[in-house]
Amino acid sequence: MAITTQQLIQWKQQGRSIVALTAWDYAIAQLIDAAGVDLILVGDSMAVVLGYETTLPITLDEMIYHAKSVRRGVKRALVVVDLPFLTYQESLQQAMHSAGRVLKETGAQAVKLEGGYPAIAETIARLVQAGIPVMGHVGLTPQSVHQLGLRQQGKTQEASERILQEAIALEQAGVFSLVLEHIPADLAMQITQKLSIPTIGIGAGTHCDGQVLVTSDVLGLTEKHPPFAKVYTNLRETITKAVQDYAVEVRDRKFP
Ligand SMILES: Nc1nc(=O)c2c([nH]1)NC[C@@H]1CN(c3ccc(C(=O)N[C@@H](CCC(=O)O)C(=O)O)cc3)CN21
Ligand SMILES: CC(C)C(=O)C(=O)O
Ligand SMILES: [Mg+2]
Repeated sequence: MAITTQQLIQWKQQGRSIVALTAWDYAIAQLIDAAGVDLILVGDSMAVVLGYETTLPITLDEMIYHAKSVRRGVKRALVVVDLPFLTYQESLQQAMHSAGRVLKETGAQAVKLEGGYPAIAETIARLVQAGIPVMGHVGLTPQSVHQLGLRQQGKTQEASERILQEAIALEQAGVFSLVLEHIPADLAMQITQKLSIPTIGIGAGTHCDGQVLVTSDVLGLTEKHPPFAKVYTNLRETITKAVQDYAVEVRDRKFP
């Protein structure tokens, strides 16, 4: 049975933790869905597997192309797609057009937008009213890397209060879930207790209603040491070894 946004909200009430990972193509999506992940995010962090330094260059067309391939691999998980940088901030019309394209063209069930400031909360409220399920994202918002850097957010009393207020505004705008990225664990706990919708943490401690990680980090595919992930397996080593073995056998005429 396919997972719904309502189900994730119920799981929070039941204290069942939500398991989320990112995906960027059919093969990865098919594997992680079959392995039992609850929510699959087609994250703009796929920039890393495409060789970019930041998430900023990713386009809406690229997100849609990858999301279509992810969607074909998923039977059970809820599929959420990041709206990339400057495909929703310009105006409500732009956000509606971008989110509408994602839902119509990819078959994904929801979109995610970064930020909790008043204009974004207003945009999200209108998307939700139009029937588009929206996930929020506060704390470190990597699309603002040139303003924020990649540092932990919410470290002062004032910053922490602002993030809490953003989270409340997003819940009121109608998000079905909220990503908390790179904020202190006690702030994440406070937000999680305050909201009725599930919080999904990344670098935000253990008190969230679920966790999300970048799949290439978890699998040990990312070149740089990943910021928040536990590296559960080292696919870089596995792939290097397999390719070297293959090369030796071809050169020694042992294969085929
Ligand atoms: N592969 C991957 N994994 C991620 O988790 C991820 C991405 N890519 N791309 C988008 C953002 C960027 N992320 C990052 C990347 C680095 C730090 C980091 O190293 N932070 C340091 C400070 C670095 C600095 O100030 O320059 C820290 O100690 O907080 C944090 C989040 C998280 N997201
Ligand atoms: C890390 C998650 C929350 C994300 O936004 C992404 O992968 O792009
Ligand atoms: Mg993202």
